[in-house]
Amino acid sequence: MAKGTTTIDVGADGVAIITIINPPVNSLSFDVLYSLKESYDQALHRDDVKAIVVTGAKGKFSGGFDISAFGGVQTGKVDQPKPGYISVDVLTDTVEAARKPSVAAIDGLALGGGLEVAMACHARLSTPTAQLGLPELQLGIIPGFGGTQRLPRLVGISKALEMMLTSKPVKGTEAHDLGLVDSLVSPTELVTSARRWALDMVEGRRPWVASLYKTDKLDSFGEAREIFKFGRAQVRRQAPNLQHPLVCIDVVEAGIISGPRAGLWKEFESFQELVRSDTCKSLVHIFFAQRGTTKVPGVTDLGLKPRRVNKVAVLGGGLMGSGIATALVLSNYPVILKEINEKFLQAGLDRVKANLQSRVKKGKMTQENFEKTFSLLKGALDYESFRDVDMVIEAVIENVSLKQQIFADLEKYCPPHCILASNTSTIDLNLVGSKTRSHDRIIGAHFFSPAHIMPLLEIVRTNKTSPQVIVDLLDVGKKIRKTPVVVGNCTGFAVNRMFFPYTQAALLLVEHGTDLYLIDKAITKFGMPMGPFRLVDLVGFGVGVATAMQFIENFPERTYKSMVIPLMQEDKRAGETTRKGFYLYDDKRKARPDPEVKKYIEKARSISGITVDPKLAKLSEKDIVEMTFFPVVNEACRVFAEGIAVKAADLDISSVMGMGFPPYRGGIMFWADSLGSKYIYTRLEEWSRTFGGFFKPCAFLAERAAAGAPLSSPVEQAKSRM
Ligand SMILES: C[C@H](O)CC(=O)SCCNC(=O)CCNC(=O)[C@H](O)C(C)(C)COP(=O)(O)OP(=O)(O)OC[C@H]1O[C@@H](n2cnc3c(N)ncnc32)[C@H](O)[C@@H]1OP(=O)(O)O
Repeated sequence: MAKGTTTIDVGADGVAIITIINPPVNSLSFDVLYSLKESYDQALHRDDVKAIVVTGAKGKFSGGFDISAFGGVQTGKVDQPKPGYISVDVLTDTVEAARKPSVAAIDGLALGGGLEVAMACHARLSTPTAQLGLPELQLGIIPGFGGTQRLPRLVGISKALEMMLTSKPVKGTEAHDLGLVDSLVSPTELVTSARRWALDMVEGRRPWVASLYKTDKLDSFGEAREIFKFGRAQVRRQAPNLQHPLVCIDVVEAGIISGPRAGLWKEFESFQELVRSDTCKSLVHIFFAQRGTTKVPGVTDLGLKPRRVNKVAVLGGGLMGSGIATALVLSNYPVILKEINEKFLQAGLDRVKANLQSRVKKGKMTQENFEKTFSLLKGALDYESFRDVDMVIEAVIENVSLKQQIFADLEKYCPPHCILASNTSTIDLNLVGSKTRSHDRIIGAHFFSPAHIMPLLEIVRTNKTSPQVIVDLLDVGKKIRKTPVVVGNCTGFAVNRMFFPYTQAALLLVEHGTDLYLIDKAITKFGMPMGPFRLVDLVGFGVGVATAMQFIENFPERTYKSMVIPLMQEDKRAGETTRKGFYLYDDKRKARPDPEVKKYIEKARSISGITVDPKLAKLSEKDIVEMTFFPVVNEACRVFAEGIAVKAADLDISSVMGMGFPPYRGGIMFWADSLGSKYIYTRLEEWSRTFGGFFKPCAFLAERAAAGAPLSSPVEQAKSRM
């Protein structure tokens, strides 16, 4: 069956309307592209057609090339058209070179290949709110249908590079200012205006522009060279592990130097190479994995509709509570923030205010919008105003009896439909709700700090949480622009369980002789935003130790007990807040290594009776990465095998969004599979013989390695903990 099509409808005015139809976003599958060519051939041959308007069905121009076809292209399972067919034969030599003018009528979105089709037209009309962009780089590729050549000629090299390198779309209004769009029109007027515009072109009343040959927006060679130099330097600094942004600049440059047709061919060749790269495979995996987190078997396939959440209460105005309240008001939820006394309440309200004001300072929010948003927040010291809330998120300190009391109170004051959520990161939710009879509406809403910025939301369900409540929270998660991952109830859930061995491995290496700053360097070179020691400093030793206690209690057989941090704490080192941790910090929070740290490491070694292992003192960067991350893979396997995560891809998203694992490596499980279960198992087994249980591969990993099977293939009959 064809995947999408185009239709052609010729009006009495002689304008052919070609409509792209491929729900949900009118992506350009090969079927759509072949159909587009057929519709064009028809329009160009018919005598009753004077001009053409291209548009997309149901208010969306096109979301670009069909990303689900990448897999087929990569494996060679899909027959690709002949080289350059789409960008040269169809878009350049058929659409742009036609003797009949084309106008793109853009509503909703024109992204990637969608915008490239529009740019091959002779004019573009857009609604003010449509999103236009070339976000291909976020998928590890470059635009492949002429975008690298036409966009610089329409908006200038600098802006074009910015749009491509950041993958950020612009709104119709900005596109108009940039010259990417010729006129702004309301959605209801769009096609009528585009018809008129096309006929005006036929009559010579409007210019008829082939973007590929436009030169008025191009800078001089000298200026262009400077822009490319600056762009390359920026890319090398910001994304040193990535090749495709540099390829993008090379391809744009080739078009400027050798002409746009040569540029089109270079674009084609580079695209073909990049689409088969590991980076592209990983990023496409992340694209679908991110969208897959909201598809939870046995929950989202029951036909349940999310209930409306009109009002939310947040308990606790500390760092987490105020961040959560900020995220909610930013998405227009009226919020009650409850605290135990005036002083704490005021501090909580002030924190939300400061979070919002920082957006105003950064130009992300107008003063007027700030006033409106902040007015959605009300403070409370008791539960009286909780009588009509639809959801409560508790974010008080991690104290079991306190939480039990709070949930018992909530049950008394909140309406019976109200969702009772806890932001706990460690405590068993069954315990939290043990003094209530409302187990079906108790759920975890685990945010990451700062909650209004970090994109991940762990939704924790117990075996009693009702699917309806999960569906409701998934919907709120979407509305507050979080990526929700539904996980089962256990100590540390998915993210913290994976995080724990990460820092533990680093401490083990250091105590056995590896240089700590070398570890941080190797890990950041691998692509993490910071190394484990810099991270522990940032989080603070207090939090680190408290989390460690939870793990020691729950998973003693695989906890590495290091004395380094407790010894440092004795000397009032607590991380960045005390300006002294594993690094020293200046006024601007810049970190520099501290030679004194050696003394704590040596003392820890002598207490634990550890001698320096000469091999570990000279570890390669590759070994550092593997010894730090294979224990993380091991824990991720346990989380998966226990049914805490439903899909391996959910752990990929959790690692990318919760831990900062580089998305271009596809997430923890995807990366592990790229190395092979057998290899990981063998290495862990070898290390566990020398360094003990911390490295011991779990049964799931052993089974997969023995079978030569990928870690991410579904778990049969998982012992579900949900
Ligand atoms: C040769 C060319 O240069 C190469 C290209 O064009 S590469 C493609 C470039 N285009 C893109 O990168 C755009 C990717 N898409 C997006 O950013 C967003 O999906 C969007 C802004 C279009 C819509 O966002 P939103 O409304 O939040 O919906 P979202 O959940 O993301 O997508 C809706 C559905 O459309 C699918 N989808 C979106 N864009 C798609 C695409 N280009 N191809 C295939 N499927 C796509 C999603 O997978 C999702 O499917 P699901 O419902 O089964 O999970």
